Amino acid sequence: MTLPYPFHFLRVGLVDVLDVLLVTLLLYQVYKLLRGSVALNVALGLLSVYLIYLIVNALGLGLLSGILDEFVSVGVLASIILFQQEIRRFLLGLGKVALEGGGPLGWWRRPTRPTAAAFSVLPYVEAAKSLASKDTGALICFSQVSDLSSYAESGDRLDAEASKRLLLAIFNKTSPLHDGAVIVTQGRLQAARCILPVSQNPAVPAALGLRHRAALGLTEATDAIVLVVSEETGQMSLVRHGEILRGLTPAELKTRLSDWLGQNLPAATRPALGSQPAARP
Ligand SMILES: Nc1ncnc2c1ncn2[C@@H]1O[C@H](COP(=O)(O)OP(=O)(O)OP(=O)(O)O)[C@@H](O)[C@H]1O
Repeated sequence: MTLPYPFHFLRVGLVDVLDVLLVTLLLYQVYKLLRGSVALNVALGLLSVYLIYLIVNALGLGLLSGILDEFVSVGVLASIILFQQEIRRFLLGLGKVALEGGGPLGWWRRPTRPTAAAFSVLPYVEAAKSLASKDTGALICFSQVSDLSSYAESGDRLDAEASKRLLLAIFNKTSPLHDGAVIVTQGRLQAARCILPVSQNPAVPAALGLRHRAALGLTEATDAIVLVVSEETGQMSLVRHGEILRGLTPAELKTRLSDWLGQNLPAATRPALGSQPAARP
């Protein structure tokens, strides 16, 4: 079916309009995934090469076209290797849509079931407040839908009930467990001393060291929420989706953490992940 007003020589059909809309949507989602990372520059580089290839092809420049053809044909494989993390996040988002209506394509559906267990954030907030007042660093990761067990396995298994005292004991500078991250699953301390992937995002301020980069890195690869206490400044921060909210007060920390874990709203009205903007690093 075609529209009544064709654009000169172009016959534009409803299917074409739908096609363009879907491609625009796809490109926007890809942009959202890559925004703020080196991968965006790489993607733009690849896109430029592809556009040049199309132009060269149209002009019939045989030799150059042949060279670029070789480049483009290995481009798909190269992209999969280069964009491993982003593809992972994209598929994770699609999986969330299928499971609960959340994720990057899930704005048309509300989550129908809660993903986070209803546990109290108080021990974490109280411990963070106390650690911050003593300039003691901490890194606490709350798992959501993504499976963090591979990261938990890099540390020491705990499977303990969360309490302020236990968290203070773990992150005490003299504790053999203080180095690395604690992973929390369903409100229980699953493991301590865990090693997280470090963010390679060039936009991360140089003032942020490895602890904060590790928090950003984990949230770039998964949907985990990470609480960071800076040893250097005593600042408390929350991180998710590769974005960080720094310098939170205990009250702000409690509200944000509860919100992000989906605990402040009834299950049927909980926001989908990503619906609340967080500051860029
Ligand atoms: N990849 C990682 N995974 C888990 N924890 C890490 C990782 N890298 C660093 N850390 C933790 O961060 C600590 C080092 O923090 P560093 O001082 O470099 O970071 P920072 O972001 O400047 O934090 P702070 O503001 O607390 O000083 C390490 O002792 C370790 O406990």
